[in-house]
Amino acid sequence: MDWTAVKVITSSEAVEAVSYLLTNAGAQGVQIDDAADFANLHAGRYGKHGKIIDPADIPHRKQGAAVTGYFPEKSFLPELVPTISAQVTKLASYGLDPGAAQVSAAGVDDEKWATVWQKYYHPLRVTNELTIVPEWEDYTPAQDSEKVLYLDPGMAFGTGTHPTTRLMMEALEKVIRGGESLIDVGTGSGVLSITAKALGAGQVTAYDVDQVAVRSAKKNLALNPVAKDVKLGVNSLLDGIHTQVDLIVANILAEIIVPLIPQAFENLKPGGQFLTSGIIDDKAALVREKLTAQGFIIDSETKMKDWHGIIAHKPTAEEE
Ligand SMILES: C[S@@+](CC[C@H](N)C(=O)[O-])C[C@H]1O[C@@H](n2cnc3c(N)ncnc32)[C@H](O)[C@@H]1O
Repeated sequence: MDWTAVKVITSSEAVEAVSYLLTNAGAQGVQIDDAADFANLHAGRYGKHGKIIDPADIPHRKQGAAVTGYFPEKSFLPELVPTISAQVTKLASYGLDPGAAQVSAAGVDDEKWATVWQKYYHPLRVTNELTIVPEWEDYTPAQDSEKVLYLDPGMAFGTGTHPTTRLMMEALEKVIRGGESLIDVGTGSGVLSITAKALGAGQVTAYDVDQVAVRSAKKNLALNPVAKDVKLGVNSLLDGIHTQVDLIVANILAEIIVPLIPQAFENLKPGGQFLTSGIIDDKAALVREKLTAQGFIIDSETKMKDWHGIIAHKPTAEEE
């Protein structure tokens, strides 16, 4: 999996708040490098196990703090950096010194990282009914009603841990009654297509613009017998697709959802529902506005951490 480190240069007093902001945005781990921690260390004492090293010999920050959040995906970075930057600057209005408030992102270029995350990826009960289990784990469902999805996300987005994925899994659980036709746009690891099939959807078609994601989805579909008839292809949004389905699900950046809205409207049956996420706080109003302008009726909106999930439907003949 491609990890990204988002580093915030801030003040010592804002370390806790910045860690919270990063975690809220979806960071799976946070590293703190704070000059104040070194100020509390003293050299020259002898303990039972020998001399304590002189803190001056340890490379460390001389002032302020750096807080780094580790994100297991790149898909949302174009929105994360400006959002986190604005949130850190805003700490001043809560009486906290944001310090330099510089935010930067860089890929984690360490081979060990490619697999080390697997150690921390364990079965995850996403909803009462749905549990994601890493392919390499043995797992016994706690209840008969529990549906188990096996995943090896590989290089694709979609371990089920990100709030946007969870919002869409919950939305699918809410709308699927059985037998619905569905298109999954931006399938990533295939997690939402597998979820839909496990919940009883009928024909499911999954697309992603990224070849690597499509390969990863193919592998995951094969791990889940219930999803063996999902059709999979490389495609950008719904370009060139002209069909009529009951449900369309898409967890992508808000900027990418906007051009998808008219395509989703065209490809849904009257009364069909569009389930969408990947919408960070600042972009929720824009997506709602575009949906309504297109003619969609918004059924519900849910929020997890900084992220929104929306369910909207195309009007039926009676509603038009
Ligand atoms: C945030 S991930 C979502 C993965 C998975 N559906 C989930 O919910 O966890 C977004 C996915 O959309 C894909 N994507 C981005 N732009 C796209 C486009 N124009 N058409 C289709 N897929 C796209 C990315 O490659 C990525 O796999």
